[in-house]
This record gives sequence, structure tokens and C-alpha cells, in this order.
Amino acid sequence: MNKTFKLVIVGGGSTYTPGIVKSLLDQKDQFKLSELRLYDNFKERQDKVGVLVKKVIEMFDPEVKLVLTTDPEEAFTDADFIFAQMRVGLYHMRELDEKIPLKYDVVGQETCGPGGLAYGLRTINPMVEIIDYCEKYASKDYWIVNYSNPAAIVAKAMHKLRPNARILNICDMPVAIMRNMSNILDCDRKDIVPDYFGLNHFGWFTKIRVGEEDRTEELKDYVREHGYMPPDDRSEVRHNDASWKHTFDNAKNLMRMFPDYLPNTYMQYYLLGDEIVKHSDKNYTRANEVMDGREKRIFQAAEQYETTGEIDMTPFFTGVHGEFIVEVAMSLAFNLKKRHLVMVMNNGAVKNLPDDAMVEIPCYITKEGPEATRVGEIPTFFKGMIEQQEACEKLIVEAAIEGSYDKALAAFTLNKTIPSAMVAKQILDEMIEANKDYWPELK
Ligand SMILES: NC(=O)c1ccc[n+]([C@@H]2O[C@H](COP(=O)([O-])OP(=O)(O)OC[C@H]3O[C@@H](n4cnc5c(N)ncnc54)[C@H](O)[C@@H]3O)[C@@H](O)[C@H]2O)c1
Ligand SMILES: O=P(O)(O)OC[C@H]1O[C@H](O[C@H]2[C@H](O)[C@@H](O)[C@@H](O)O[C@@H]2CO)[C@H](O)[C@@H](O)[C@@H]1O
Ligand SMILES: [Mn+2]
Repeated sequence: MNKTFKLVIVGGGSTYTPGIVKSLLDQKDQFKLSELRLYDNFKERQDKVGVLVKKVIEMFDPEVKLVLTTDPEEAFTDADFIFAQMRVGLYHMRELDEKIPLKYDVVGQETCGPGGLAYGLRTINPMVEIIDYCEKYASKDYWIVNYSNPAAIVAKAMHKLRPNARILNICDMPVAIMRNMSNILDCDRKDIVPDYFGLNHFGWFTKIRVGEEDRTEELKDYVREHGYMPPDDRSEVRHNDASWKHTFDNAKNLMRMFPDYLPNTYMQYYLLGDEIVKHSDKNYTRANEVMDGREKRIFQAAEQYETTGEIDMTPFFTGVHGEFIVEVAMSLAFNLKKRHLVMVMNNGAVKNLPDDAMVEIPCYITKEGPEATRVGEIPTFFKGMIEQQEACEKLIVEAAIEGSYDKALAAFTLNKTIPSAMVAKQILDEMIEANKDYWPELK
């Protein structure tokens, strides 16, 4: 029998867990789990999601042993893979991350702008804790594949605080955009070969090949007119929430103004921030949409299944989100050297960016981790944008580690979504109060 794997999902109570488990079990012939452990610090939430995970295992691989636990030793002992997807502070804190900046007419977003900086200050120490559990209990060749956001700040902080940890930080946004591109180009997502550079949630596609064929210019022409919204009949994207449809459509405005490269959708928050704020509802943000949508749906489904024994699981199967993390894990497990966009220490890969930047670029995923491709020099506009954002992220990591108010204020002030140091200080001071149970003390 080929090797089987013990896999932990950190943040087992996540709305994405059933979808990730489905994607894992789809690969059981190549990537067989002996044990799946859900680990969370919120037992009741995890137990509810666990009801649906148990159903997914019954449906797709009943041989898998399922463990739900809040005990780190039980969760991590001899673990081979750890999928991390914590939301420190839950959606309630995401709501504040989004609403506090909007009070000052600044972008309110989960991972970008002041919301992302606040989220980063909450997540750094809990992520270190997970790494330390893995170092203490997991198999010596463990790999953490991390989705926990804000991945850019988490990646930078973990490299500084735990440089030897076997952790690979990933993001499904570029993959989701490539899914849309595959709908637009009428090809298979897995045939798309992207050239790309940036930081997490702050990057650009420089070339899109389908197999050997360069289809970049054709795609740019489409995106200039339609953004990343595929033609009606070709994609499940049409069923996304309205705010996501707006995000995909908004790429056309970025493409028209900055025609060199195809943007990550997150660039809208940094380059079109005033428009974003103008169209934001300060009393009902994306966090509210998710709490009233995805989060409510999954707990209603668990309730329904527990009472009726009936459930349609398909709405919880998450497409590229689950597929991507499993593709990366399998490449690590079997040394497949698959080419994926992941976060890696720059070390000259992007020639004119700082060596210590955590860049998101194409890498070959080996059993020893990502091998970066060489991107070369990037044009001035993109270099300037990235260096400002990278310095902001570097300063918020240092602020967390040193407990430095001054560095936190500098980080907020450097963020392109924030118009002045005065506004930065107002938002920071209000966020310090809102996050008093989560942030390191800043003096
Ligand atoms: N990297 C990406 O591209 C990507 C894509 C999607 C989601 N995400 C991230 O994945 C995470 C989960 O998203 P979600 O919407 O499912 O969140 P969610 O709130 O539904 O679930 C998160 C879970 O994490 C748990 N948790 C919080 N702190 C913890 C800790 N210290 N230890 C263990 N568990 C802890 C919570 O109790 C909760 O059950 C978020 O950080 C989100 O931003 C990242
Ligand atoms: O606003 P959300 O919680 O729906 O999504 C925020 C995340 O958006 C990107 O990931 C996914 C998203 O999780 C999924 O719901 C769907 O909308 O598509 C997105 C792209 O696949 C982003 O990569 C994550 O970092 C965000 O947390
Ligand atoms: Mn992401």
C-alpha cells in the first residue's frame, strides 16, 4: 500500500472545511488520508462544521478516521500535513476591520489597507503557536500549507520569527482569476501557464500561456471590456455574490489605466480606493454579507442535517479553493515540482526588489519546498507600488514583534489606501481599542 497521510485542518470550524475535505478525498487514489484531524480553539463551532465533514467522509472515503479536537497534542502528533485556515477574531473582528476605516473614508477590507494590518497584528502570534506545535508534535518532515490571512503579513512574520519552519503560504486569488481566464479563453484551467509577480494580494500577471500558446494580448483585449467576468454560459462565477461580480468586473478599469499587465483583483483597493469607498455601505460590509451568506448557510445546513439526516453538500464544495491547496500539498508530498504561484523569499528572483521581500511568483513545488523562478527586472511603476507596500508590511511585522506604536503608525501611514498620517493615527488608535484582546501591546 502506498504511503497514507495524517492531515490536520487548523481552523476546522472554517466555512471552507467541507470543501477542502471534498477536494482532499477526490485525490484519495494518489493522496490517501489515514486520518483527518480538525483542530480549532472554538469547540462548538468546529463540532457543528464537523457534522458536515463527517458526511463528506461517508460520501467519498469512509475509511478515513476523523478526529475533532481542541487539544494540540492530539491534533498535531505525527501529522504529515497541516492545512492552516484560522480567522483570529472570527467575522466579528473582520467586520470591525472593514467598518472602522470606512468611518474615515478609507477602504474597509479584510486583508488590504488598515483592515489587513489589524488582521495581521491579530494573526502573527497564533500562527507562531501553530508552528511551535508542529515543531513539537508533528512528523519531522511536516509541511504547513497556510491559507490563514493576511497571508502577506503572516508569511513575512513567520520568515522572521520561525525561519526554519516548514510552512508554505498560499493564496487562491490568482488561481480563481485563472479559472475565470480559462472560462474566457475556453480552455482548461490547468493548461494555463502564468507569469506573475507581486506580493500576496498585490500583484500582476505578465503573460498568460495556454500550453505553449501566448494568449496574453487576446486576454487583455477581453479584460479591457469585461474585466474578469466570463461570458455568461461558461462559469460558476456568475453565481458569486454581487460584490465578487463587481470585483471581477472592476478589473477592466485597472486594465484600461495600466495596460502593461493583467492585475490581481486586489489592486482595485490600492489604485481605485476612492471609488471603492464611494460604493461601500459603511453599515453593511463584505463581513456582513458573509455572515448572512456563507457562514449562515453552513450552520443552517449542519442543523438541518442533524435534525433530518438529509443534506445537499454540493453548495459547500469550494472549487479552486479546495483544489489548489490539495494540488500544492501533493506536489510537496511526491516531489512533483508542479509550477504554482506561492509566497517565497525573493532572494533576487525579482531583480530590483528587496531580497527579503516575500514575493508571490511562479515556483516549482518540491518535497523541500518552493524553488523560485527568475522573474528579472520589473518596470518602475510596479517596483514603486510594491516597495511601498512591502515596507508597510515589514513595519507592521516589526511593530508586532517589538510592541512599537511608532512602527505601527509608520506602517499605517505608508499604506497607499490611507491619505495622511493624521488619518492613519485616528484609524490606528481606534483599532488599538477594538483589538485590545488580540493585538500585542503597542507602546
Ligand atoms: N489565502 C487565501 O487565499 C484564502 C482564501 C480563503 C480564505 N482564507 C482565509 O482562511 C481563513 C478561514 O476563513 P473562513 O472564512 O473559513 O473563516 P471562519 O471564521 O469560517 O473559520 C476560521 C476558524 O478558525 C478558528 N480559529 C481562530 N483562531 C484560531 C486559533 N488561534 N487556533 C485554531 N483555530 C482558530 C475559528 O474558531 C474558526 O472556526 C481566514 O483567515 C481567511 O481569510 C484565505
Ligand atoms: O470575501 P470572502 O470571504 O468571500 O473572500 C475573501 C477571500 O477572497 C479570496 O479567496 C476566494 C474566496 O475565499 C471565495 O469565497 C471566492 O469568493 O473566491 C475567492 C477567490 O477564490 C482571497 O484569495 C482570500 O485571501 C480572501 O480571504
Ligand atoms: Mn488570498
